Amino acid sequence: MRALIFGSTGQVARELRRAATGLGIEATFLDRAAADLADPAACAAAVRAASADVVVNAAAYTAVDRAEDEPDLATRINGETPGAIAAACDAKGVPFLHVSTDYVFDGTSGRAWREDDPTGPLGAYGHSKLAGEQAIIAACPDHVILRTAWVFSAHGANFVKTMLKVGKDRPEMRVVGDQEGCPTAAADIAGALWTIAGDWGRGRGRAGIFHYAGAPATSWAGFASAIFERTSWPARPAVTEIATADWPTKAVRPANSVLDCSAIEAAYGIAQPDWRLALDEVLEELGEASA
Ligand SMILES: NC(=O)C1=CN([C@@H]2O[C@H](COP(=O)(O)OP(=O)(O)OC[C@H]3O[C@@H](n4cnc5c(N)ncnc54)[C@H](OP(=O)(O)O)[C@@H]3O)[C@@H](O)[C@H]2O)C=CC1
Ligand SMILES: Cc1cn([C@H]2C[C@H](O)[C@@H](COP(=O)(O)OP(=O)(O)O[C@H]3O[C@@H](C)C(=O)[C@@H](O)[C@H]3O)O2)c(=O)[nH]c1=O
Ligand SMILES: [Mg+2]
Repeated sequence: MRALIFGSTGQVARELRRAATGLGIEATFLDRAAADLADPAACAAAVRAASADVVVNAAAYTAVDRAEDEPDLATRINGETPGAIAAACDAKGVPFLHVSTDYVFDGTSGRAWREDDPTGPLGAYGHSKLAGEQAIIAACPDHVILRTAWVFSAHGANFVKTMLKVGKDRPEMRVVGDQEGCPTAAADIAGALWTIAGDWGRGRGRAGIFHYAGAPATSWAGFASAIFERTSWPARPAVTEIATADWPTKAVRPANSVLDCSAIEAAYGIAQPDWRLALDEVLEELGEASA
């Protein structure tokens, strides 16, 4: 199978690359220099120029707070360009796999979010990602939109790496305990994407939005505690749960962004991964794991 991937340096793109070789996938990764997502026409042209059996978009504007200051750029990258890529895929008859976010929801549900629940993003990043979903659905029927959440890996910027960096010499970490969600390893997302791509290659693709995120659900404070308790540090910081109001941020984040992941299991046989197992591996890779 030949795959064209938008993204090269990001968390998910790196894990897609790491897994591709073992699966016998011939994958071409486009970094920012090869395809700038701020340029929809250039990205569509990259699809037209390629010979691929599947196109995957693993790049995005992911700076949640900064997006509040540059919503137009975020919307071009996350909203407009995915639609242009999808239209180019449709013209070639190639399926398009895209990654979206739990931040398309407003966080007010009393249960885990299902794919067809009403969206209601609270910030510019979530708005831009929702625009991307809508543009893809309009342009290319052969699409899969994988909504995931709270992504971590040994590379790039993520909550795990922030906690390790900031928590190293502190006796106490204050972390919000009233935002609930699903940490997800980039490696698990890559595995799910390659499984989905393989099914499309065998004519067994199922189009639609699918939720895919780690279990069990937790809060950012719970996630932080799990990170620190796995380190080999002689002195680990105590995690103090605080309220969202006590950690002011530019963008508002959903209080409940827990994703119901049963549809992807029914359609593709992809089970929800346990993020704690992946966290062990990431800490091992970072040289921070306890023996
Ligand atoms: N990170 C998270 O917690 C979550 C992410 N997602 C979604 O998952 C997907 C993958 O995210 P993740 O792997 O974490 O991404 P990262 O934040 O790790 O990396 C973002 C990637 O996008 C690239 N990028 C940003 N702007 C452009 C541009 N204008 N042109 C080309 N490339 C660009 C970056 O390239 P460069 O290195 O050049 O800046 C980088 O490779 C995204 O769709 C994201 O919205 C969903 C839920 C949670
Ligand atoms: C560093 C830190 C953050 N926090 C809070 C702030 C915020 O509410 C929460 C998480 O902060 P972060 O900025 O790391 O996470 P954030 O950038 O909001 O992460 C999001 O990124 C985008 C791309 C997504 O799609 C989402 O799924 C989600 O992963 O933790 C603390 O309470 N204490 C701390 O020391
Ligand atoms: Mg962030």
